[in-house]
Amino acid sequence: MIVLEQVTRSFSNGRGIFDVSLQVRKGEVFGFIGPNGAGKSTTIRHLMGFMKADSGKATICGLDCWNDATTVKRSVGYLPGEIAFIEGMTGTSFLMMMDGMRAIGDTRRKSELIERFEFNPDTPIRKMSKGMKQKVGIVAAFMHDPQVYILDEPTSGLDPLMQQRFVELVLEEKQRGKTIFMSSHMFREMEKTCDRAAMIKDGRIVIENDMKTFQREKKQRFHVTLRTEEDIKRLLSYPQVKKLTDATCEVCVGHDIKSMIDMLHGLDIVSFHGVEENLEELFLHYYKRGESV
Ligand SMILES: Nc1ncnc2c1ncn2[C@@H]1O[C@H](COP(=O)(O)OP(=O)(O)OP(=O)(O)O)[C@@H](O)[C@H]1O
Repeated sequence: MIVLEQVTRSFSNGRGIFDVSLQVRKGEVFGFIGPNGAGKSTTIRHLMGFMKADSGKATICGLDCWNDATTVKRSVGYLPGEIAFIEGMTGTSFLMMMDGMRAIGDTRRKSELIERFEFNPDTPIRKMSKGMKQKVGIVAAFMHDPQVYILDEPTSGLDPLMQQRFVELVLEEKQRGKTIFMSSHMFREMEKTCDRAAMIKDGRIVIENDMKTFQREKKQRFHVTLRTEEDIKRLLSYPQVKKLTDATCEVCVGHDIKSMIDMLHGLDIVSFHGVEENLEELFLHYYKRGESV
């Protein structure tokens, strides 16, 4: 459905995106992760036909994102990272303008979405909070019931309840066979929604995998509280162990549980519990290392 083939675009300052290739299949939710300035929005601008690649090709449903940009823009549900609203508009007038551009008569879905995200669309946009503007953007992206969504930081500015509503909406759309590509810094929502994810760093894809593989890569960590200082010292002599408080250490052993049991042998343990690494921590290793795979 969404294909990027070796897309390269370098800016005069040497930044940009280089050799970016990925494919999102029909019915899949694909997460696009990366630190600030990594190239997420630049990649998305190529998909939406706002930018022409120096080399390589981007297509959506077989349409060339640059040559067929008008059709792509009309048919894709697009949420930009920063929405450019026209001065003096209300949410209602903005959404009506979007309806008009797409020649949509049936406005039931729009009303349902406004209800779901609980905001008053008659408010002038200049008086809206960041979160309210984001809700207007989400309604605009979803209201024409497109087959493909391209979402740049969709939950930015939303409170936790609205983030949850957004996750539910994405899962419903996935259930309906829609294809979704979204960039995000919110690892929790990615974990809940995405089938696969790629990470971009310095303009290059450094890793791409299905979510299950990422889940399996998560390291096991354990918090161990010990009774004596001597035992703490003994445990801290292992490189996999770091001190959390005077009496508690964290043991990080990957999946090698046996080595941890060996380390703990003979120690006077007060408490012991497992802490699962979250996706954010997993990706932080890649943020730091940026290893190619
Ligand atoms: N038009 C431009 N001219 C020059 N440099 C640009 C231009 N657009 C983007 N860049 C640079 O390209 C790099 C990638 O930017 P991009 O906006 O794609 O990053 P991002 O991953 O979306 O970051 P963020 O998470 O901060 O939004 C950055 O270093 C940015 O400064």
